[in-house]
Parts: sequence; C-alpha cells; structure tokens
Amino acid sequence: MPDTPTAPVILGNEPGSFPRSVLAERHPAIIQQVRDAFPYGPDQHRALDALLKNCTEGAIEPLPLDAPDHDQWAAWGTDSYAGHSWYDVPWLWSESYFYRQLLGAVGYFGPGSWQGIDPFRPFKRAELDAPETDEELAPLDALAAKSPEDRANSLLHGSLWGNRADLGFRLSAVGTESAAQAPVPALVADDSELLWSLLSGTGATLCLVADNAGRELIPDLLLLAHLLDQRRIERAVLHIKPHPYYVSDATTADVVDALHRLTGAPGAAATYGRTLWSAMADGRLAVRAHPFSCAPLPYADMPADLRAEFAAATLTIVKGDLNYRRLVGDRAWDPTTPFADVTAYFPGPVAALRTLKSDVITGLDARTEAALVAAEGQRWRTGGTHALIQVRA
Ligand SMILES: O=P(O)(O)OC[C@H]1O[C@](O)(CO)[C@@H](O)[C@@H]1O
Repeated sequence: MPDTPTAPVILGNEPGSFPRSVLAERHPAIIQQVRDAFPYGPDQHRALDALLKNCTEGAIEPLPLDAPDHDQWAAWGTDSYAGHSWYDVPWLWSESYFYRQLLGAVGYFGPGSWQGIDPFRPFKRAELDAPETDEELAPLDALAAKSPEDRANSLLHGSLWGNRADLGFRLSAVGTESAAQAPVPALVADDSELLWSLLSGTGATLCLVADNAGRELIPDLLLLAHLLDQRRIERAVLHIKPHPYYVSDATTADVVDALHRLTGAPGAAATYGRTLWSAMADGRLAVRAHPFSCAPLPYADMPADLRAEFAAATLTIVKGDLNYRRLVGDRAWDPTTPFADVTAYFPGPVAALRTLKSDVITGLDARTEAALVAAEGQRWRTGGTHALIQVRA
C-alpha cells in the first residue's frame, strides 16, 4: 500500500473504548455462559477460574509446552507478548488468544474425554433449531418465482444481513439496538454491481470465507447453492474454522448441521440443501479448514499456500466483522481510506460482506461518514445496525 498512510493498530487499553469493554466485560460473560452450559468437572472449573483471573487482571502466558499448537502460537506472537497485559497488545491478537485459552481450559485439545467437544455448540444448536430459522427459510418458496438475478441479489443480501448479530454479541448483551431502529443509510457502501460483474464469465471459482454458523451460515450456503445451480460459478470453496472460535464461528460440524437443517426443511429450502449435498459429493463445493483461519493476525500475513488458493479464485468473499478487521488490518483508519488501497496486498479480487460491529472502517465517502456521525455519533461503528458490500477487483 505505498500511497496509503498507515494507521495505529487498535489495542485494548483505551479506557471507555469498545475493545476494552470486550476484554473486560464480554470475555468474562462468555466464560460464565460456557461454564453454565456444560456439566464440567473440577479441573475445568479450576481452569476457567484461572483464565477469568488471568485475562482480566493478569499477564499473557504462553501455551503449555505440550500443547499441539504451542509452536504455532509462539510464531503467531506468544513469544513476543508473553508477560504483557492482555490490554496492551493488539486487540485482534488478545481476543483471538482468549478463545484459544478458553478451548484449552475446557479440555478441547485433550487428551481426555472432553477432547473435541465444542463449548459453544449448545448456543449454535439452539439458534439453528429455533423457529426463527424456519421463518427465514420460508420466503425461499416465493423466491423461486423471481428471476435468477433477483434471486441472486436477495440471497446476497440474506448472506450480508445474516452477519448482523453473532452469538458473542448476543451472549454479552452488547449492541442490542435493533436494525429497525437504525437511521439511514443501513448500507454504508454497496459495490454489489462490481461483485456481480466479477462473476459474469464462465468457469468461475468462488472462495467464501465464512464467519458464523447457524443463521449466518445458512444464507451463505443458500447463496452458494444458487450460484452453483445457475452455473454462475463452477466451483465454490467454503473456508471455515478448524476449531471453535469467537463463540459462533462455523466449523465443519456446523456445516454438516446446517446441511441437515436445510435438507430436513420443508419446501424450497430442501432443494437448496440437496444441491449443496450433491455439490459436496462431486467436488464442486469444497470445505477448507486452514489453520490460518484461526490466526490472530491480519490476512496481509497469510502463508503462501493460502495466498495461492485465493490467487487462483475468481473472487473471494470475506464474511463478517472479524474477517473485515483481518482483511483491512485492525487499525484506526480514517474512514475514507480507500478499501482498494488497504486490500491491495490481497492476491486476487476480494469482496467484504459485513455488518459493522467494531470500530474499524475504510472506504466510506465523506458524505456518508458525516451523515452517520450526525445521526449517531460513533455508535454506527459497533451497533451491528449498518452493513457494507465493498469490492476490490
Ligand atoms: O461474527 P463477526 O461478524 O466476525 O463479529 C465478531 C465481532 O465481535 C467482536 O467480538 C466484538 O464486536 C469483534 O471482536 C468481532 O469483530
């Protein structure tokens, strides 16, 4: 980004800031929710007590030497940050490490009988099984009568707004302002025409870097099903997380749950589900769980194999707030910094579909920013009531 002045990396230590509240309030609330959701034994309760104390008052500790990802995390930053307060290191890093430590506390990485048990699964399942999910699937029947373009646009917006509230957001009751109360513009940037133009050729491969499971993953999958069915893309690669992360982030198990939910639903939803099921079987839809998907680092630092995958794609769609922070760098950018400049390093065309749930923002025009500030002060940045579709071709 030669011509783009850089901006300070966001830390968690500014009093009264949103990042600080996530570290000081949201993380303890998440520990409590997880503790209440499982009949954990004394070892796990002790480990959760220790994590609670450490992440709010203590200093960062490296992973145990025998942890399977000890070396990985040493390279990702524990070597540099051990001994520092959680608040004084990049917020992206400390948040990510919190989830790693939470999994460690409940025995996710084993050995032992809790190995591989997703501590967020009850919340994800409850969302997937909720009647609201059926309500969101029902309009697919009426959508069948629309043109393929109208369907594509509706499903794109379904995927975008599916990101409205991740479970971490809801569990800690921050940002509960409803979208209906949002002042205009709800969509602060809309490059959807450019996005569709990138998928107008033949033989396209679309990478979709997923975010949350449940009511976000379902519309992501519906979008992929439609694009595959219409031959708007030949192949889709769905990037999910190799292990549970940020409460509701999608893993392979969540993809399987979502596909069961779709194929078992009434009406058109089941047809989408079957399209996806057979696309998985013949390789037109692949699922990838790259370790870097759970890295505490910006995508600018991605490893060569992942870079090559994105370089080979016709378009990569990056979903959600956290992925946006990683895509543009978790920095206090001037909101009018061009999106194309901060994503210039990305190895191929890239689109961000995100509802706004943290301070980072780029690519706004000055008028939009001024209108948002006039209406809401700075609340529009974190309330989850605004969204964007930004594309760099
Ligand atoms: O699920 P999403 O859209 O990535 O949102 C997660 C976001 O929630 C937070 O945990 C708090 O807003 C952010 O750190 C993160 O960016």
